[in-house]
Amino acid sequence: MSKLQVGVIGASGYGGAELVRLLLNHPDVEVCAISSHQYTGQPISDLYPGFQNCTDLVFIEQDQVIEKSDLIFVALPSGLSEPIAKACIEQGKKIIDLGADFRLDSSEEYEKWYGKPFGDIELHKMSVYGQCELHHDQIKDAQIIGNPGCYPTSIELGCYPAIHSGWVDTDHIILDSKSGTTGSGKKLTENTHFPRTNEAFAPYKVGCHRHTPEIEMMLSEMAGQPVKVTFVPHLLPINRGIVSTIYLPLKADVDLETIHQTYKKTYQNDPFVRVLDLGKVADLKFVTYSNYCDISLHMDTHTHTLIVVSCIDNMIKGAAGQAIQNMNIMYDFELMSGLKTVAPSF
Ligand SMILES: NC(=O)C1=CN([C@@H]2O[C@H](COP(=O)(O)OP(=O)(O)OC[C@H]3O[C@@H](n4cnc5c(N)ncnc54)[C@H](OP(=O)(O)O)[C@@H]3O)[C@@H](O)[C@H]2O)C=CC1
Ligand SMILES: CC(=O)N[C@@H](CCC(=O)OP(=O)(O)O)C(=O)O
Repeated sequence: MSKLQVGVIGASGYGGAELVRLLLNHPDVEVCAISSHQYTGQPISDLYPGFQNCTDLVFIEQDQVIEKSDLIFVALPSGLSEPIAKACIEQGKKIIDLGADFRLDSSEEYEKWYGKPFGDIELHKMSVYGQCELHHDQIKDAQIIGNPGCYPTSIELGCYPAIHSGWVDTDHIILDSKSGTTGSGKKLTENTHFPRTNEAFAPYKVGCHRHTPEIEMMLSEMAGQPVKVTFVPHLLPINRGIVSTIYLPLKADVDLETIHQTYKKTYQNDPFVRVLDLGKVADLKFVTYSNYCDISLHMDTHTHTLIVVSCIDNMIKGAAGQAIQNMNIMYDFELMSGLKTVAPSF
């Protein structure tokens, strides 16, 4: 059987290069074309020498990537994907966008956080929020996927069983997340230079990060009513990974054992979500370089608050890996194809 021809637009960036790295090991696809903004004409192995002897792919123009591919992954800064999606749909191709352009349902919310409204409402009506574990059925038939953000992925998976069960006082949810520096992409910034981030640790965009509306959209869907959250991200002086510590005040008289059983049951058919045994604490170490999300559950009996720790690799489950998982669902490939890596233990 011929392999699915896939292209990556923005393959010179961290998310795009991570996609190429993982897709080269996927048994059902061939990476046929990649693009970059500044490196057109150069081999990807010039920019990232790890690709030497692994692929001869050369960056070409993004329009050519669309022409050559059946499925196009887009890994560009937010705000650039609508015209690409339009071209893909007109040419009968599917698209998975790693940026934020197709994540939100509401044009007003998108404008509030990203500075402009939706340009083509019809494209947004066609798109599906690609949270693989929670939107599996919609993803199967989608032509446009808005791949979730990295922080929202860890938070939504950590919250779903408790909120969906109706146990949580959804007026007082606190989300405390920490991310490695690859989360900010490869472009140099004042705050992500090595001497600035190394041996440092601080929150940023306190209470005003653009992932807030995405998280609220999904938590509202889970609760069946509008949910607002307090979300504070922090920058960790490491390359990869997100730890989200989630504080869910409980309104119901439910014990930790029951909550744990519900989490286990909810994710029993989702191999990438691992609900740890009670007493264990989720740790970045055991998810980095993998597509797993590890979740541990804890009860603060003093305040009757469920504390959920949810860990992912931001580049994989939070970006490229989830995008591939979306592709696997859309094309009925084996769910774990291309994503079977185990996290290194040391
Ligand atoms: N890093 C992460 O952990 C995550 C990232 N994402 C999202 O994925 C997308 C890509 O992020 P990431 O890979 O980190 O970003 P990078 O900054 O590492 O890469 C950005 C890519 O976009 C290209 N690009 C930049 N500006 C333009 C432009 N004006 N026109 C065309 N191409 C352009 C760059 O090309 P060139 O190199 O040639 O300049 C590069 O290929 C973003 O939307 C991001 O929000 C989502 C989840 C997690
Ligand atoms: C550590 C870090 O800087 N993380 C990024 C979020 C990661 C990301 O790429 O989010 P989007 O896909 O929504 O842009 C940030 O806070 O802007």
